[in-house]
Amino acid sequence: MYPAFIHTQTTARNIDHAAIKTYQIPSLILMEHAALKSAEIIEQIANTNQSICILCGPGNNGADGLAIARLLQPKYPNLYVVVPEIKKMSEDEKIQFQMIQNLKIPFSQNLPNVTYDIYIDCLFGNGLSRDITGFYKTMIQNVNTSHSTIISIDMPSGIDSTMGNVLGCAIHADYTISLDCYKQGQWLNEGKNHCGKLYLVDIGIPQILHQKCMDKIKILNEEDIHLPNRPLNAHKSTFGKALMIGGSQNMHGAIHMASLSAYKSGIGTLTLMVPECISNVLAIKSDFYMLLQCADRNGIFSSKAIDLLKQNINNYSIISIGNGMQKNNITIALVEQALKSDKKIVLDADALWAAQKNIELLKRSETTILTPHIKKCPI
Ligand SMILES: NC(=O)C1=CN([C@@H]2O[C@H](COP(=O)(O)OP(=O)(O)OC[C@H]3O[C@@H](n4cnc5c(N)ncnc54)[C@H](O)[C@@H]3O)[C@@H](O)[C@H]2O)[C@@H](O)CC1
Ligand SMILES: [K+]
Repeated sequence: MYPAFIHTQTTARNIDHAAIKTYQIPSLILMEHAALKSAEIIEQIANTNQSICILCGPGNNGADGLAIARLLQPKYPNLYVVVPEIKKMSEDEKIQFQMIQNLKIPFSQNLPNVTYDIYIDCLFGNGLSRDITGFYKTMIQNVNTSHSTIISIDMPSGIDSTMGNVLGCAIHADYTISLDCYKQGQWLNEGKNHCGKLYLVDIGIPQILHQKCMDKIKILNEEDIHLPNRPLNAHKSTFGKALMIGGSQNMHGAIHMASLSAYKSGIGTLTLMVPECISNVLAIKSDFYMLLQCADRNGIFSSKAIDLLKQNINNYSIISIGNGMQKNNITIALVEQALKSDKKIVLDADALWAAQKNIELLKRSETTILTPHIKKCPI
């Protein structure tokens, strides 16, 4: 399977440049791969009797659009190209534009009055650098209100490819075909809402360029997950002992749901350390975990939790902490204790808040997994 990396705007651009400069793969070859792969996907989405309008901006995203038009033309008789800025084109786009003219593919600088069944959005890709205004803004607004199918190439135009913010206005795509790698902005903030169904295509950039990047994020696929074999003569202690610390009055759901993940992943034994005030409700909810109850105070762990953890911690091989705990001094003390231990640790929810009180403790030799969502741990 093609390895799926997520990069920021700068890293994705540097990778493109390195492919061209260091590996001497001509930009037009990468573009042809991009266009061929994109055309293949478009052909799965669009019937040949549907009308297609391809919107081409002033950079290489626009050049992709022109190459796609050239490849689709033989199959789609009702194909039209819009190139708003004929005098301001990247070098590659000029070459692609010449071919469009040679093939007599119809084009204009303005959006035609008729509505097309499909719009291919190649206005801006990874090179968007400021708010969209003027005629590009009007064009995007018209296409968004057309009720037609919109397919964006690389990025929905108007979405910042690093943070996913809308710059001025943005295409609301039904499909986005990401070239070479995913862009971080497809996954964050408004970006996620604007991409529609996301595809990733290989355009022939050497994989080593992704692997060498320091700031890469990789989406795991089945080949990356190495689950150990479960021998037939195994018993519950073969598969690790987990302790999950969390919960508070009216907040028993989070730790219960987290326990389902541990159970599904195949943990040998599972114990939930919770304040007494929620232990009855948890005991009724599940048969697959044991409970280590701790005296509570005002609905949260009392200070006795610190000694309780000290006495019990060595019975476990992995500890998760944080679900539904709330932000208080006991949470900070328990997180510190867990991080100072030699156990594998998963920090979630309020434990992430507690961990940043003493960030040095995160420098540990054992595995530490942080599971933030964007509001708990903004980038
Ligand atoms: N060799 C390469 O580098 C490849 C690039 N590819 C395509 O090229 C794209 C990146 O190309 P570019 O770097 O030329 O970037 P874009 O094509 O995304 O746009 C850059 C151009 O848009 C202008 N611009 C930026 N923001 C604007 C705004 N708000 N309003 C008006 N004009 C604005 C810039 O001045 C520049 O002229 C990728 O997204 C991808 O589609 C692919 O063809 C694959 C190969
Ligand atoms: K685009």
